[in-house]
Amino acid sequence: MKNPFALIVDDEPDIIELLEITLTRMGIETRSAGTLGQAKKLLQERTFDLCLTDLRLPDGDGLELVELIQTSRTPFPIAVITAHGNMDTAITAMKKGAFDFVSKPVDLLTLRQLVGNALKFAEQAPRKDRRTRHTLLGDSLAMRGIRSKITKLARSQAPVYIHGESGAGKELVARLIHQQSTRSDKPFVAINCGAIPHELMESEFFGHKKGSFTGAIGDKKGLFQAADGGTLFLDEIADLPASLQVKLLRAIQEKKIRPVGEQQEIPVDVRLLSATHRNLAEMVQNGSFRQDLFYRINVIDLDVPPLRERIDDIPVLVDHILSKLSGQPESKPAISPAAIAALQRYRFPGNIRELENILERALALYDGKCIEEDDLNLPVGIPVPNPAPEHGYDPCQGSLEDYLEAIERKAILQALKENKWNKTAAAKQLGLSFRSFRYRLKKLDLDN
Ligand SMILES: Nc1ncnc2c1ncn2[C@@H]1O[C@H](COP(=O)(O)OP(=O)(O)OP(=O)(O)O)[C@@H](O)[C@H]1O
Repeated sequence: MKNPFALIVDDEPDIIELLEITLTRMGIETRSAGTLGQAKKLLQERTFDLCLTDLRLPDGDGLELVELIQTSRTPFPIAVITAHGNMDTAITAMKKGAFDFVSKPVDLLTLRQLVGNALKFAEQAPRKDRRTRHTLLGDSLAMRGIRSKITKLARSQAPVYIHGESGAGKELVARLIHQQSTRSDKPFVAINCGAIPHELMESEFFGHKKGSFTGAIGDKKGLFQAADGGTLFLDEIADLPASLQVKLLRAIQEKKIRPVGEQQEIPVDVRLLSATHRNLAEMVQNGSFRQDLFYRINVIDLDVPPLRERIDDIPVLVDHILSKLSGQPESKPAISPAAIAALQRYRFPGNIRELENILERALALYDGKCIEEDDLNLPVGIPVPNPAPEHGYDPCQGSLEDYLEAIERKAILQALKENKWNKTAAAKQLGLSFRSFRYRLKKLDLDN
Protein backbone atom coordinates (compact mmCIF):
# COMPACT_ATOMS: atom_id res chain seq x y z
CA MET A 1 0.00 0.00 0.00
CA LYS A 2 1.33 3.43 -0.85
CA ASN A 3 2.21 5.82 1.93
CA PRO A 4 -0.30 8.55 2.75
CA PHE A 5 0.60 12.11 1.75
CA ALA A 6 0.17 15.16 3.98
CA LEU A 7 0.35 18.85 3.16
CA ILE A 8 1.82 21.01 5.94
CA VAL A 9 1.27 24.75 5.75
CA ASP A 10 2.97 27.05 8.25
CA ASP A 11 5.26 30.05 8.05
CA GLU A 12 7.34 29.00 11.07
CA PRO A 13 10.21 26.71 9.93
CA ASP A 14 10.45 25.15 13.44
CA ILE A 15 6.82 24.02 13.38
CA ILE A 16 7.17 22.68 9.85
CA GLU A 17 10.21 20.69 10.92
CA LEU A 18 8.45 19.29 13.99
CA LEU A 19 5.41 18.26 11.98
CA GLU A 20 7.53 16.77 9.20
CA ILE A 21 9.54 14.65 11.64
CA THR A 22 6.44 13.45 13.50
CA LEU A 23 4.52 12.57 10.37
CA THR A 24 7.49 10.91 8.67
CA ARG A 25 7.91 8.69 11.74
CA MET A 26 4.28 7.70 11.27
CA GLY A 27 5.07 6.56 7.71
CA ILE A 28 3.49 9.62 6.09
CA GLU A 29 5.12 11.49 3.23
CA THR A 30 4.94 15.25 3.49
CA ARG A 31 5.07 18.35 1.34
CA SER A 32 5.39 21.69 3.08
CA ALA A 33 4.44 25.24 2.21
CA GLY A 34 5.20 28.50 4.02
CA THR A 35 2.48 30.53 2.35
CA LEU A 36 -1.07 30.18 1.10
CA GLY A 37 0.15 30.66 -2.47
CA GLN A 38 2.67 27.82 -2.22
CA ALA A 39 0.01 25.57 -0.63
CA LYS A 40 -2.43 26.22 -3.49
CA LYS A 41 0.30 25.41 -5.98
CA LEU A 42 1.07 22.08 -4.27
CA LEU A 43 -2.64 21.24 -4.22
CA GLN A 44 -2.71 21.60 -7.99
CA GLU A 45 0.32 19.40 -8.44
CA ARG A 46 -0.79 16.30 -6.56
CA THR A 47 -3.45 14.70 -4.37
CA PHE A 48 -3.18 14.60 -0.58
CA ASP A 49 -4.77 12.55 2.20
CA LEU A 50 -4.47 15.17 4.91
CA CYS A 51 -3.62 18.83 5.43
CA LEU A 52 -2.37 20.57 8.57
CA THR A 53 -2.45 24.32 8.28
CA ASP A 54 -1.68 27.32 10.41
CA LEU A 55 -4.42 29.93 10.29
CA ARG A 56 -2.27 33.03 10.10
CA LEU A 57 -0.18 32.92 6.96
CA PRO A 58 1.89 35.75 5.48
CA ASP A 59 -0.30 36.08 2.39
CA GLY A 60 -3.73 35.23 3.82
CA ASP A 61 -5.91 33.18 6.09
CA GLY A 62 -5.68 29.39 6.49
CA LEU A 63 -9.49 29.37 6.53
CA GLU A 64 -9.32 29.99 2.81
CA LEU A 65 -7.54 26.67 2.48
CA VAL A 66 -10.24 24.96 4.59
CA GLU A 67 -12.89 26.21 2.19
CA LEU A 68 -10.86 25.41 -0.88
CA ILE A 69 -10.26 21.80 0.16
CA GLN A 70 -13.80 21.24 1.43
CA THR A 71 -15.35 22.45 -1.80
CA SER A 72 -12.91 20.67 -4.09
CA ARG A 73 -14.00 17.63 -6.10
CA THR A 74 -12.03 15.35 -3.79
CA PRO A 75 -12.22 16.83 -0.29
CA PHE A 76 -9.91 15.38 2.37
CA PRO A 77 -9.46 16.06 6.09
CA ILE A 78 -7.86 19.39 6.97
CA ALA A 79 -6.94 20.28 10.55
CA VAL A 80 -5.97 23.75 11.70
CA ILE A 81 -3.14 24.77 14.02
CA THR A 82 -4.24 27.56 16.36
CA ALA A 83 -2.44 29.88 18.70
CA HIS A 84 -2.60 28.69 22.31
CA GLY A 85 -6.01 29.25 23.86
CA ASN A 86 -7.53 30.67 20.71
CA MET A 87 -10.56 28.44 20.54
CA ASP A 88 -12.61 31.00 18.65
CA THR A 89 -10.63 30.51 15.48
CA ALA A 90 -10.67 26.74 15.96
CA ILE A 91 -14.46 26.85 16.19
CA THR A 92 -14.81 29.06 13.12
CA ALA A 93 -12.60 26.64 11.19
CA MET A 94 -14.63 23.61 12.29
CA LYS A 95 -17.88 25.35 11.37
CA LYS A 96 -16.38 25.81 7.91
CA GLY A 97 -15.61 22.11 7.69
CA ALA A 98 -12.17 21.66 9.27
CA PHE A 99 -11.83 18.14 10.59
CA ASP A 100 -10.20 19.09 13.90
CA PHE A 101 -7.73 21.52 15.48
CA VAL A 102 -4.46 21.33 17.38
CA SER A 103 -3.19 24.23 19.46
CA LYS A 104 0.34 25.56 19.86
CA PRO A 105 2.61 24.49 21.45
CA VAL A 106 1.81 21.31 19.55
CA ASP A 107 1.43 18.32 21.86
CA LEU A 108 2.87 15.39 19.94
CA LEU A 109 0.55 12.76 21.36
CA THR A 110 -2.51 14.86 20.49
CA LEU A 111 -1.07 15.46 17.04
CA ARG A 112 -0.51 11.75 16.43
CA GLN A 113 -4.05 10.95 17.53
CA LEU A 114 -5.45 13.61 15.26
CA VAL A 115 -3.44 12.42 12.28
CA GLY A 116 -4.40 8.80 12.99
CA ASN A 117 -8.10 9.73 13.03
CA ALA A 118 -7.82 11.71 9.81
CA LEU A 119 -6.08 8.90 7.97
CA LYS A 120 -8.57 6.32 9.19
CA PHE A 121 -11.22 8.41 7.51
CA ALA A 122 -9.30 8.42 4.24
CA GLU A 123 -8.99 4.62 4.41
CA GLN A 124 -12.65 4.10 5.17
CA ALA A 125 -14.09 6.74 2.88
CA PRO A 126 -14.85 4.44 -0.07
CA ARG A 127 -16.99 2.25 2.21
CA LYS A 128 -19.92 4.54 1.78
CA ASP A 129 -22.53 2.35 3.34
CA ARG A 130 -21.31 1.86 6.90
CA ARG A 131 -23.30 -0.85 8.66
CA THR A 132 -25.05 0.33 11.77
CA ARG A 133 -27.06 -1.46 14.38
CA HIS A 134 -29.35 1.49 14.97
CA THR A 135 -31.71 2.87 12.39
CA LEU A 136 -33.20 6.30 12.25
CA LEU A 137 -36.56 5.65 10.70
CA GLY A 138 -38.77 8.13 8.93
CA ASP A 139 -39.01 9.45 5.44
CA SER A 140 -40.20 12.96 6.25
CA LEU A 141 -38.11 15.78 4.85
CA ALA A 142 -36.92 16.59 8.35
CA MET A 143 -35.64 13.05 8.91
CA ARG A 144 -34.01 12.91 5.50
CA GLY A 145 -32.29 16.19 6.31
CA ILE A 146 -31.06 14.79 9.64
CA ARG A 147 -29.76 11.62 8.01
CA SER A 148 -27.74 13.54 5.48
CA LYS A 149 -26.44 15.89 8.20
CA ILE A 150 -25.36 12.87 10.28
CA THR A 151 -23.35 11.53 7.34
CA LYS A 152 -21.55 14.86 7.03
CA LEU A 153 -21.00 15.28 10.75
CA ALA A 154 -19.57 11.78 11.05
CA ARG A 155 -16.58 12.99 8.98
CA SER A 156 -15.63 15.71 11.43
CA GLN A 157 -14.37 15.77 15.00
CA ALA A 158 -16.32 18.93 15.83
CA PRO A 159 -18.53 18.94 18.92
CA VAL A 160 -22.22 18.64 18.04
CA TYR A 161 -25.05 19.97 20.16
CA ILE A 162 -28.30 18.10 19.59
CA HIS A 163 -31.52 19.66 20.77
CA GLY A 164 -35.05 18.45 20.75
CA GLU A 165 -37.84 17.40 23.07
CA SER A 166 -37.63 14.42 25.37
CA GLY A 167 -37.92 11.11 23.55
CA ALA A 168 -37.51 12.68 20.10
CA GLY A 169 -34.42 10.62 19.23
CA LYS A 170 -31.43 12.75 20.32
CA GLU A 171 -29.46 9.83 21.72
CA LEU A 172 -30.19 7.76 18.65
CA VAL A 173 -28.82 10.56 16.47
CA ALA A 174 -25.69 10.74 18.64
CA ARG A 175 -25.17 6.97 18.34
CA LEU A 176 -25.47 7.18 14.57
CA ILE A 177 -22.91 9.99 14.32
CA HIS A 178 -20.53 7.78 16.29
CA GLN A 179 -21.28 4.63 14.32
CA GLN A 180 -20.75 6.29 10.97
CA SER A 181 -17.52 7.93 12.09
CA THR A 182 -13.96 6.64 12.10
CA ARG A 183 -14.35 6.22 15.85
CA SER A 184 -16.95 3.47 15.47
CA ASP A 185 -14.61 0.71 16.64
CA LYS A 186 -13.97 2.61 19.88
CA PRO A 187 -16.48 3.14 22.72
CA PHE A 188 -19.60 5.28 22.59
CA VAL A 189 -20.13 6.38 26.18
CA ALA A 190 -23.49 7.99 26.97
CA ILE A 191 -24.16 9.65 30.27
CA ASN A 192 -27.15 11.52 31.63
CA CYS A 193 -25.65 14.50 33.46
CA GLY A 194 -28.82 14.90 35.54
CA ALA A 195 -28.42 11.42 36.99
CA ILE A 196 -25.01 11.87 38.69
CA PRO A 197 -24.92 13.32 42.22
CA HIS A 198 -23.06 16.65 42.11
CA GLU A 199 -20.45 15.62 44.65
CA LEU A 200 -19.40 12.63 42.52
CA MET A 201 -19.44 14.37 39.19
CA GLU A 202 -15.82 15.41 38.91
CA SER A 203 -14.62 11.92 39.71
CA GLU A 204 -17.20 10.36 37.34
CA PHE A 205 -16.06 12.60 34.49
CA PHE A 206 -12.31 12.66 35.02
CA GLY A 207 -11.59 9.73 37.36
CA HIS A 208 -9.71 9.82 40.65
CA LYS A 209 -6.59 8.58 42.37
CA LYS A 210 -6.71 6.18 45.28
CA GLY A 211 -7.08 8.04 48.57
CA SER A 212 -7.95 11.39 46.95
CA PHE A 213 -11.15 11.53 49.04
CA THR A 214 -12.94 9.36 51.59
CA GLY A 215 -14.26 6.36 49.73
CA ALA A 216 -11.67 6.51 46.92
CA ILE A 217 -10.38 3.03 47.68
CA GLY A 218 -8.59 2.55 44.37
CA ASP A 219 -7.67 4.44 41.20
CA LYS A 220 -10.71 4.94 39.01
CA LYS A 221 -10.96 5.94 35.38
CA GLY A 222 -13.52 8.54 34.47
CA LEU A 223 -15.89 8.82 31.52
CA PHE A 224 -13.38 10.72 29.39
CA GLN A 225 -10.88 7.90 29.70
CA ALA A 226 -13.57 5.27 29.16
CA ALA A 227 -14.46 7.01 25.91
CA ASP A 228 -10.83 7.53 24.80
CA GLY A 229 -10.56 7.21 21.03
CA GLY A 230 -14.36 7.19 20.81
CA THR A 231 -17.31 9.45 21.52
CA LEU A 232 -18.65 10.88 24.75
CA PHE A 233 -22.35 11.76 24.67
CA LEU A 234 -23.40 14.12 27.46
CA ASP A 235 -27.18 13.97 27.67
CA GLU A 236 -29.01 16.69 29.61
CA ILE A 237 -25.91 18.85 29.61
CA ALA A 238 -28.06 21.69 31.00
CA ASP A 239 -27.90 19.86 34.37
CA LEU A 240 -24.12 20.29 34.74
CA PRO A 241 -23.30 22.29 37.88
CA ALA A 242 -21.26 25.48 37.43
CA SER A 243 -18.07 23.97 38.91
CA LEU A 244 -18.07 21.18 36.36
CA GLN A 245 -18.90 23.49 33.49
CA VAL A 246 -15.50 25.18 34.03
CA LYS A 247 -13.68 21.83 34.12
CA LEU A 248 -15.43 20.56 31.03
CA LEU A 249 -14.53 23.73 29.20
CA ARG A 250 -10.89 23.16 30.02
CA ALA A 251 -11.00 19.52 28.95
CA ILE A 252 -12.47 20.48 25.57
CA GLN A 253 -10.03 23.28 25.05
CA GLU A 254 -6.86 21.51 26.12
CA LYS A 255 -7.88 17.98 25.08
CA LYS A 256 -6.50 16.97 28.48
CA ILE A 257 -8.02 15.97 31.80
CA ARG A 258 -6.77 15.79 35.36
CA PRO A 259 -8.19 13.03 37.58
CA VAL A 260 -9.11 14.09 41.12
CA GLY A 261 -5.99 13.87 43.30
CA GLU A 262 -3.65 13.56 40.30
CA GLN A 263 -0.86 16.08 39.64
CA GLN A 264 -0.42 15.41 35.94
CA GLU A 265 -2.83 16.15 33.13
CA ILE A 266 -3.60 13.25 30.81
CA PRO A 267 -4.24 13.79 27.09
CA VAL A 268 -7.56 12.36 25.92
CA ASP A 269 -8.90 11.86 22.43
CA VAL A 270 -12.66 12.15 22.72
CA ARG A 271 -15.31 13.50 20.41
CA LEU A 272 -17.93 15.32 22.39
CA LEU A 273 -21.62 15.21 21.54
CA SER A 274 -24.15 16.79 23.86
CA ALA A 275 -27.90 17.17 24.10
CA THR A 276 -30.67 18.66 26.13
CA HIS A 277 -34.39 19.25 25.84
CA ARG A 278 -33.97 22.58 27.65
CA ASN A 279 -33.29 25.92 26.04
CA LEU A 280 -29.56 26.38 26.64
CA ALA A 281 -29.44 29.75 24.91
CA GLU A 282 -32.02 31.02 27.40
CA MET A 283 -30.00 29.52 30.27
CA VAL A 284 -26.94 31.38 28.99
CA GLN A 285 -28.95 34.58 29.01
CA ASN A 286 -30.14 34.12 32.57
CA GLY A 287 -26.65 33.16 33.72
CA SER A 288 -27.24 29.50 34.63
CA PHE A 289 -25.06 28.09 31.83
CA ARG A 290 -21.64 29.41 30.85
CA GLN A 291 -21.64 31.24 27.57
CA ASP A 292 -18.09 30.13 26.69
CA LEU A 293 -18.96 26.48 27.26
CA PHE A 294 -22.15 26.79 25.22
CA TYR A 295 -20.12 28.31 22.40
CA ARG A 296 -17.67 25.40 22.46
CA ILE A 297 -20.14 22.52 22.62
CA ASN A 298 -22.38 24.14 20.05
CA VAL A 299 -19.89 24.25 17.18
CA ILE A 300 -22.46 22.47 15.06
CA ASP A 301 -26.05 22.14 16.10
CA LEU A 302 -28.66 19.66 15.07
CA ASP A 303 -32.34 20.02 15.78
CA VAL A 304 -34.48 16.88 16.13
CA PRO A 305 -38.09 17.94 15.54
CA PRO A 306 -40.91 16.57 17.69
CA LEU A 307 -42.95 13.67 16.36
CA ARG A 308 -46.09 15.79 15.93
CA GLU A 309 -44.21 17.84 13.31
CA ARG A 310 -43.49 14.75 11.22
CA ILE A 311 -46.69 12.73 11.41
CA ASP A 312 -45.94 11.11 8.06
CA ASP A 313 -43.26 9.11 9.89
CA ILE A 314 -45.81 7.55 12.27
CA PRO A 315 -46.83 4.52 10.11
CA VAL A 316 -43.24 3.39 9.55
CA LEU A 317 -42.36 3.91 13.21
CA VAL A 318 -45.44 1.98 14.34
CA ASP A 319 -44.53 -0.85 12.00
CA HIS A 320 -40.98 -0.96 13.33
CA ILE A 321 -41.98 -0.78 17.00
CA LEU A 322 -44.65 -3.49 16.62
CA SER A 323 -42.12 -5.79 14.89
CA LYS A 324 -39.67 -5.16 17.70
CA LEU A 325 -42.25 -5.75 20.44
CA SER A 326 -43.62 -8.93 18.91
CA GLY A 327 -40.16 -10.46 18.54
CA GLN A 328 -40.67 -11.76 15.00
CA PRO A 329 -41.81 -9.63 12.05
CA GLU A 330 -44.14 -12.41 10.80
CA SER A 331 -46.15 -12.45 14.04
CA LYS A 332 -46.45 -8.67 14.12
CA PRO A 333 -49.99 -7.58 15.10
CA ALA A 334 -52.11 -5.62 12.63
CA ILE A 335 -53.19 -2.08 13.38
CA SER A 336 -56.30 -0.45 11.90
CA PRO A 337 -56.13 2.66 9.69
CA ALA A 338 -58.39 4.42 12.24
CA ALA A 339 -55.84 3.72 14.99
CA ILE A 340 -53.02 5.10 12.82
CA ALA A 341 -55.10 8.19 12.06
CA ALA A 342 -55.74 8.68 15.80
CA LEU A 343 -51.98 8.50 16.45
CA GLN A 344 -51.41 11.06 13.74
CA ARG A 345 -53.85 13.43 15.45
CA TYR A 346 -52.24 12.98 18.87
CA ARG A 347 -49.66 15.54 20.05
CA PHE A 348 -47.08 13.17 21.64
CA PRO A 349 -45.48 15.28 24.38
CA GLY A 350 -43.18 12.29 25.03
CA ASN A 351 -42.45 11.75 21.33
CA ILE A 352 -41.22 8.36 20.07
CA ARG A 353 -40.59 6.99 23.52
CA GLU A 354 -44.26 7.69 24.29
CA LEU A 355 -45.30 6.02 21.04
CA GLU A 356 -43.35 2.94 22.12
CA ASN A 357 -45.13 2.92 25.50
CA ILE A 358 -48.57 3.40 23.94
CA LEU A 359 -48.03 0.48 21.58
CA GLU A 360 -46.64 -1.74 24.32
CA ARG A 361 -49.76 -1.08 26.39
CA ALA A 362 -52.04 -1.64 23.37
CA LEU A 363 -50.46 -5.05 22.82
CA ALA A 364 -51.59 -6.07 26.28
CA LEU A 365 -55.14 -4.91 25.62
CA TYR A 366 -56.01 -5.75 22.02
CA ASP A 367 -58.10 -8.71 20.89
CA GLY A 368 -55.15 -10.55 19.35
CA LYS A 369 -56.19 -9.71 15.80
CA CYS A 370 -55.97 -6.01 15.16
CA ILE A 371 -55.07 -3.00 17.32
CA GLU A 372 -57.97 -0.54 17.27
CA GLU A 373 -58.13 3.10 18.31
CA ASP A 374 -59.64 2.20 21.71
CA ASP A 375 -56.72 -0.11 22.52
CA LEU A 376 -54.36 2.85 22.29
CA ASN A 377 -55.92 4.62 25.27
CA LEU A 378 -54.55 7.91 24.09
CA PRO A 379 -54.39 10.41 26.94
CA VAL A 380 -56.60 13.47 26.60
CA GLY A 381 -55.88 16.98 27.76
CA ILE A 382 -52.11 16.53 28.18
CA PRO A 383 -50.32 19.83 27.63
CA VAL A 384 -47.83 19.88 24.81
CA PRO A 385 -44.39 21.33 25.53
CA ASN A 386 -44.17 24.88 24.33
CA PRO A 387 -42.15 25.32 21.20
CA ALA A 388 -38.93 27.19 21.96
CA PRO A 389 -39.81 30.87 22.33
CA GLU A 390 -38.77 32.96 19.39
CA HIS A 391 -35.91 35.19 20.43
CA GLY A 392 -34.20 37.81 18.43
CA TYR A 393 -30.77 36.98 17.13
CA ASP A 394 -28.27 36.24 19.88
CA PRO A 395 -24.64 35.88 18.70
CA CYS A 396 -23.86 33.36 21.43
CA GLN A 397 -26.20 30.90 19.70
CA GLY A 398 -24.02 30.80 16.61
CA SER A 399 -23.45 32.82 13.47
CA LEU A 400 -26.10 35.01 11.92
CA GLU A 401 -25.92 32.77 8.88
CA ASP A 402 -26.91 29.70 10.95
CA TYR A 403 -29.71 31.66 12.61
CA LEU A 404 -31.15 32.80 9.27
CA GLU A 405 -30.76 29.31 7.85
CA ALA A 406 -32.81 27.89 10.73
CA ILE A 407 -35.62 30.37 10.03
CA GLU A 408 -35.50 29.58 6.33
CA ARG A 409 -35.62 25.83 6.98
CA LYS A 410 -38.63 26.23 9.29
CA ALA A 411 -40.56 28.37 6.78
CA ILE A 412 -39.84 25.97 3.92
CA LEU A 413 -40.84 22.87 5.88
CA GLN A 414 -44.05 24.57 7.00
CA ALA A 415 -44.96 25.64 3.45
CA LEU A 416 -44.28 22.13 2.16
CA LYS A 417 -46.42 20.62 4.87
CA GLU A 418 -49.29 23.04 4.27
CA ASN A 419 -49.16 22.23 0.58
CA LYS A 420 -49.02 18.45 1.03
CA TRP A 421 -45.36 18.41 -0.07
CA ASN A 422 -46.17 19.90 -3.46
CA LYS A 423 -43.04 21.91 -4.23
CA THR A 424 -44.61 24.15 -6.88
CA ALA A 425 -47.43 25.17 -4.52
CA ALA A 426 -45.02 25.65 -1.59
CA ALA A 427 -42.74 27.87 -3.72
CA LYS A 428 -45.77 29.92 -4.76
CA GLN A 429 -46.91 30.35 -1.16
CA LEU A 430 -43.45 31.61 -0.21
CA GLY A 431 -43.36 34.02 -3.15
CA LEU A 432 -40.34 32.25 -4.67
CA SER A 433 -39.70 31.07 -8.20
CA PHE A 434 -39.54 27.29 -8.48
CA ARG A 435 -35.87 27.55 -9.40
CA SER A 436 -35.03 29.61 -6.35
CA PHE A 437 -37.09 27.25 -4.16
CA ARG A 438 -35.23 24.25 -5.54
CA TYR A 439 -31.91 25.99 -4.92
CA ARG A 440 -32.86 26.59 -1.28
CA LEU A 441 -33.95 22.96 -0.81
CA LYS A 442 -30.58 21.84 -2.08
CA LYS A 443 -28.67 24.33 0.04
CA LEU A 444 -30.50 23.18 3.18
CA ASP A 445 -30.11 19.50 2.34
CA LEU A 446 -33.86 19.07 2.07
CA ASP A 447 -33.89 17.88 -1.50
CA ASN A 448 -33.33 14.13 -1.25
N1 LIG B 1 -36.32 8.09 13.98
C1 LIG B 1 -36.37 7.04 14.81
N2 LIG B 1 -36.45 5.80 14.31
C2 LIG B 1 -36.53 4.73 15.14
N3 LIG B 1 -36.53 4.79 16.48
C3 LIG B 1 -36.43 6.01 17.03
C4 LIG B 1 -36.34 7.20 16.23
N4 LIG B 1 -36.24 8.25 17.05
C5 LIG B 1 -36.27 7.77 18.31
N5 LIG B 1 -36.39 6.43 18.30
C6 LIG B 1 -36.48 5.55 19.49
O1 LIG B 1 -37.22 6.28 20.47
C7 LIG B 1 -36.68 6.10 21.77
C8 LIG B 1 -36.28 7.43 22.37
O2 LIG B 1 -35.20 7.94 21.63
P1 LIG B 1 -33.93 8.63 22.34
O3 LIG B 1 -33.61 7.96 23.62
O4 LIG B 1 -32.87 8.75 21.32
O5 LIG B 1 -34.59 10.06 22.66
P2 LIG B 1 -33.95 11.32 23.41
O6 LIG B 1 -34.37 12.51 22.63
O7 LIG B 1 -32.50 11.09 23.63
O8 LIG B 1 -34.74 11.29 24.79
P3 LIG B 1 -34.33 11.99 26.21
O9 LIG B 1 -34.31 13.46 25.97
O10 LIG B 1 -35.44 11.60 27.10
O11 LIG B 1 -33.00 11.42 26.58
C9 LIG B 1 -35.51 5.12 21.60
O12 LIG B 1 -35.97 3.81 21.84
C10 LIG B 1 -35.12 5.30 20.14
O13 LIG B 1 -34.49 4.14 19.63
